[in-house]
Parts: sequence; structure tokens; C-alpha cells
Amino acid sequence: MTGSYPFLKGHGTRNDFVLLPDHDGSVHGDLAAERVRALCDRRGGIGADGVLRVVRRDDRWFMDYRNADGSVAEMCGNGIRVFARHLVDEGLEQTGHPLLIDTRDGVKNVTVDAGADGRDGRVTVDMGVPRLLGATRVAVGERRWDAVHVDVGNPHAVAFVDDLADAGPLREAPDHDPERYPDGVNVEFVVRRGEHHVAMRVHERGSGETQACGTGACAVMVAAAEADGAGPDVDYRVDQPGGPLTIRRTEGGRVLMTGPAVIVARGTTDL
Ligand SMILES: N[C@@H](CCC[C@H](N)C(=O)O)C(=O)O
Repeated sequence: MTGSYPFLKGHGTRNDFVLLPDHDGSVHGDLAAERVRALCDRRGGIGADGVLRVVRRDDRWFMDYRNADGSVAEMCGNGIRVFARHLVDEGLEQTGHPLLIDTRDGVKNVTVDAGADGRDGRVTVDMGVPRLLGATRVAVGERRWDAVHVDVGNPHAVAFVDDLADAGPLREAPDHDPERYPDGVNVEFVVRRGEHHVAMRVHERGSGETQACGTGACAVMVAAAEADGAGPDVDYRVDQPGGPLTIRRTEGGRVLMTGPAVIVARGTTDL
């Protein structure tokens, strides 16, 4: 594909995305990994942790999510809030009723609060029922930690650490069990801050260390709640470098993620 096409830039707790409106799929077709890398390049491109292609498919909106390295992922928690914010901002959907947004991890129910000026309300996503899949190990250099394998549609390893600085600068993907995670893994390092309150850093598969990860925050909450023996309907605050998210696990094990989402720029690009 050549020529200019529209884009938007948005973020959720500073996990940032380039959005590509492509409602009938005719603009970008099968989005090439090379194009995603060019868009996400923080020096030569627009700069982002990932790309959200906005597609209309089978009478629903479909979030076609790509990591900054061009790889495809099943789900993106911060991305789907930004995706919903875009739909509402553009008048493609209204607040006041749940939106159904399709992802590679299935259809998600998303509620956008109107907010004071109609654009600043928080967004809640029913993330489904994460699966706790047992113990594993992760390592950075010589340092090793026990971790919990949590599947939130995409794979996570949650490691409780003494100090968030222990994992160092996270320039490379932490070592992990390749048999357990044949397609790679998102790794969260977590400390406790108080009752139902934790803080995390994340190294994302395909994007490196990011300021926040919605699915990661859900994985962390579930691992922490399980360790705490917490009952249902308790709100956990999950702090991240880019800001906090509120995560709740309901009676049936479904996880609700609430946080901000904003669009910060619109334009056209030749990339
Ligand atoms: N930042 C996202 C997760 C994006 C996908 C992840 N890097 C993967 O490859 O699974 C989020 O907010 O959940």
C-alpha cells in the first residue's frame, strides 16, 4: 500500500497505540509487520507500543492488535479501552450501553463512562475468566524468581519480587520456560504496597518494557488475590509506571478492568 492514510494516536495509562481506521478492511488489508514496525518506531515513525487496526467485521467492531515488533497478540487490555474511546469520540458508538468489541480472544463487553466532558470518562472491560496455570520460573541475568503462569487470553508470568528495581533495566525479554511459553510471554514483576494494593513493572512480548499492561495488571491481580485468599468483588489497585488500574474479580471469576483511555492526536501518515 502507498499514499497517505489517516491515523490516530492514543494511550491508556501511557501504554500507547497508533490507531488505523480501516472499517471495511480495504485500506490496510493484511497489515504487514514491516509497516507496524515503521509506525511504532519512536525515532523514525509515530512511535507506539502497538497498533490497533479498527475494522468492522460481521456487524461488530474488531480490534486487530499488533505489537511494536509486528507480531500479532490475542488481546490488549489498554488497547481495547483506547479502541472504545475512539469509537465513542468519533460518534461511531454511544456511551450508556455496553459495547461489544471482537478480539482474537473473543468478544469483550466494554462500558465507556461519559465523564465530565464526554471524553474523559473511565472505561471498564469485562476481560473474561483468567486461567491460573501453575508455577514457573523467570530470570534476568543471574537473578531468578518463582512465577505464576496466568492466561488472560495472552500468556503472562507473574513474579513477586522484593523490589521493583531488582529486575534491572529490562532491555531484553526475561528468560522463561520455552516449553510452557512456546510463543513467548509477558512478564510482570510485582511488589505489595498494602491491602489489595500492588505495584508492577512489565516486559511485554513484542514491545519490550512498557509503562503499563492491562492484561498484565489482570494477571497480577488474579495471582495476588489467589495468594491472599481474597473473596469475590474486591477492588485491587494495580500501580504501574504509567498510572493505576482498578481490577475486580467477580463471583464467577470474571475480571473487570477499569482505567483511563485518551486520544491525543489525529493526522495522516505516509508510513
Ligand atoms: N499492552 C497490552 C498487551 C499487548 C499484547 C502483549 N504484548 C502480548 O504479546 O501478549 C495490554 O494492555 O494488555
